[in-house]
Amino acid sequence: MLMRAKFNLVLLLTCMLGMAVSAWYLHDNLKQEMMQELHRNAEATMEAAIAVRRYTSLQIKPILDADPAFAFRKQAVPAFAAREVMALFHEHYPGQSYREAALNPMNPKNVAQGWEVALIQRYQSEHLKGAVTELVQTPDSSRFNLARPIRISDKACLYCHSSPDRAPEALVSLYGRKNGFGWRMGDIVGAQIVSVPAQVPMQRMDDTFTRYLWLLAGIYSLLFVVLNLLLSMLVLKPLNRANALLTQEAGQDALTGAISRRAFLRSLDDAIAQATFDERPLCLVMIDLDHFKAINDQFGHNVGDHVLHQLVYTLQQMIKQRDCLGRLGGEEFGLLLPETAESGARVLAEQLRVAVMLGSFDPVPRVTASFGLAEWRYGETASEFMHRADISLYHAKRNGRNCLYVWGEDDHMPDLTEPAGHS
Ligand SMILES: Nc1nc2c(ncn2[C@@H]2O[C@H](COP(=O)(O)OP(=O)(O)OP(=O)(O)O)[C@@H](O)[C@H]2O)c(=O)[nH]1
Repeated sequence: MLMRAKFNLVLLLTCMLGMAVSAWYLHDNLKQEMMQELHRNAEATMEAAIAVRRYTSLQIKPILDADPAFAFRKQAVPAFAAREVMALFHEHYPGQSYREAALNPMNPKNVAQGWEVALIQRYQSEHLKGAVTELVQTPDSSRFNLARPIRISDKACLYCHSSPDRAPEALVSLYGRKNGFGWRMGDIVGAQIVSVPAQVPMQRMDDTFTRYLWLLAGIYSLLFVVLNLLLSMLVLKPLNRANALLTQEAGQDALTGAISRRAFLRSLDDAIAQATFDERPLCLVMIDLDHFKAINDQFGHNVGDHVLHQLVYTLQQMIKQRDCLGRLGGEEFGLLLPETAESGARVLAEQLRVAVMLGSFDPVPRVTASFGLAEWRYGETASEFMHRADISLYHAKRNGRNCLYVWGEDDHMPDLTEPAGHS
């Protein structure tokens, strides 16, 4: 039992550690995959916006610029074109957005808000060149943002953004003279920002993670059960059998700790030889639990075993070292009392009976035993002696159990014509 408990404790700790490491590894991988997926989505949107920008600047703007009739058209501004096209595109992908946020834009729609301002200022102060990504989680929503700096690298930009005096009249009359000027080559004036919703991928990740955790828990539980079965079948049962065999060989009953029937019969022969030699008295008490079958039936075999073990413990507390208690079979025990005459054995047997009756055999509320006593008669064989003690026990049972019967108490006892043999 102790071995199984230790094994299970180590197994449980190993399983828990295995679960924790697997869960951490899995969560980390799933999160990385989700971030990569979000990044790919955002990047595709960003590339689409850049493509629109380039198309406008390379193919639309030159046509319009060549025709004075068109003067300034906002539709030919790459940033405007990108924003408008992406707005149409995002009608089919609600929640996604593309913005060209600037600290000092001409078009008020492009004014940077809240965290966009902080981002652009970071670009400016840290001179960041590449893309910046972040997963923003609030109680209401989760978003993945991809941003790239807008740096003035084309002199053509300054045509509109250096000063109101140089800018096309149509542009100034559309947006006014106040905002969107003073830009210089190399300035970071804003950021292109793609924002994609992350709730769905995150929910998907959580679902997958939960499913995998259940699967892992199932696998570990199965492992737990299978290893326990294997432990029982391949280790504990053979070990217990070997133990029982060893203790039996050693002359001890494995369950109760009393000596075995074979060893008891050997002791009986020795005791008779000694009593013959010494001409000293010798008594034998047969002890049998009352209604033990009912205890097994009501409380189960394990409790029955416990009662047997407890009975032997109770008896052994009260007998002398030279006395010999043996389990003769089932719930029947023999107690050999060397150098003890009937009068002394009677007192001891009665004390043992009361001790059993008052003893604690939890969870069984009350346990009693019947006692049969016989004193050895000079010249009597072991089997004749045992047979008389057995008959005394039989009378104790017949007299209502939980009592002691001493050989010879009853005048109507049967004659001992055929003593039972023993090996
Ligand atoms: N738990 C347990 N039960 C055992 C063991 N050996 C024998 N038994 C049981 O002991 C019971 C003995 O039943 P019976 O011979 O009818 O005796 P009883 O019920 O005590 O009745 P009386 O002796 O007449 O009072 C049987 O049910 C056996 O299965 C054992 O090692 N452990």
